[in-house]
Amino acid sequence: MLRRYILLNTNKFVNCRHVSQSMLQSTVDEKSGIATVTMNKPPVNSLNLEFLDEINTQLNKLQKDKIRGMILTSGLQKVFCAGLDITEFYNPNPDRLAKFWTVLQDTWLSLYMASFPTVAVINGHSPAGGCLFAMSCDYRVMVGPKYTIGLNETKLGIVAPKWFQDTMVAVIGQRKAEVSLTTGKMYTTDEALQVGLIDESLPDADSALKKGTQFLNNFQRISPWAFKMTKDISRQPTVQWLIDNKQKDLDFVLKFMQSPDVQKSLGLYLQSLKK
Ligand SMILES: CCCCC/C=C\C/C=C\CC/C=C/CC(=O)SCCNC(=O)CCNC(=O)[C@H](O)C(C)(C)COP(=O)(O)OP(=O)(O)OC[C@H]1O[C@@H](n2cnc3c(N)ncnc32)[C@H](O)[C@@H]1OP(=O)(O)O
Repeated sequence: MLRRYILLNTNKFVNCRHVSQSMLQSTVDEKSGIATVTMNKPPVNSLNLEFLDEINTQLNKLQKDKIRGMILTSGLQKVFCAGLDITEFYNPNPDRLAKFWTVLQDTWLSLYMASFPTVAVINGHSPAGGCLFAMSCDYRVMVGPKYTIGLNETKLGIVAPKWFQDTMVAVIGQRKAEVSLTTGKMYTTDEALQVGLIDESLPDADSALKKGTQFLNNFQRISPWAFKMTKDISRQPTVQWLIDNKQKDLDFVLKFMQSPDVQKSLGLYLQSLKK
């Protein structure tokens, strides 16, 4: 059941409905219909099976609730999202890995094709799957200058799946994405702005949230139907491959992730992170 709360959010009191509270906090401003979804899974918002499932469930719920827009952000100090939880890949249980990857596919489809406008307020580092989530929103506002964002998979000795790559191509174009992906480039906020990976850079989280809200306010006079149809037409070429190849993509990941060479690279990378 929905309850009314006064919520302290970025030093401001706002009237909102409190929708859920766990690893994910979701609040909806009653006046604007804008939801703020805050990832809060310390230490780094890594995306494991349970967290992804919660995010996907929440996205579907917001869609049913017919919200007018969503800000996706982080409740952690310096990390937006560290990407997929690498421990899901290391010495994996094949059944769990299959569930994990399927939920990831579904969550990406829900976010990328959300019927409402979405903004990522990137208030911390955003590597790999974190960058994928940010790129899947309709607009990106990043807090600068000290955080980084990018698809760094090659640096882990793994390969960004086709749909990760296609999402980047859709944002920054083929040539820049190719260089970015092959080098596993992590961009500083300024570099990300220059290459078009983010839309705006702000010095602090409060002003970034304000900018995000301003962007969403653009849609107050636009019919939700016209917005959704336009977004569908624009994004359909990027999602179609995964829609047509979900099983093939999953089979590939199961095989790829269980190969000794990939396991060795992942083990070394995990060790380096622990250090
Ligand atoms: C031929 C055709 C091929 C087609 C290919 C098809 C399929 C390929 C198959 C699969 C592709 C798989 C794609 C994966 C995408 C990903 O998202 S992989 C994840 C990549 N993420 C990273 O590399 C981020 C690593 N983390 C960091 O850089 C930093 O942690 C940070 C985010 C910058 C934060 O730094 P900070 O100093 O604040 O924190 P710590 O580094 O001290 O970390 C704290 C704690 O958290 C653990 N940790 C960090 N990141 C992760 C993670 N992603 N997963 C799990 N755990 C993580 C870290 O180890 C620390 O742990 P502790 O020491 O035990 O406290």
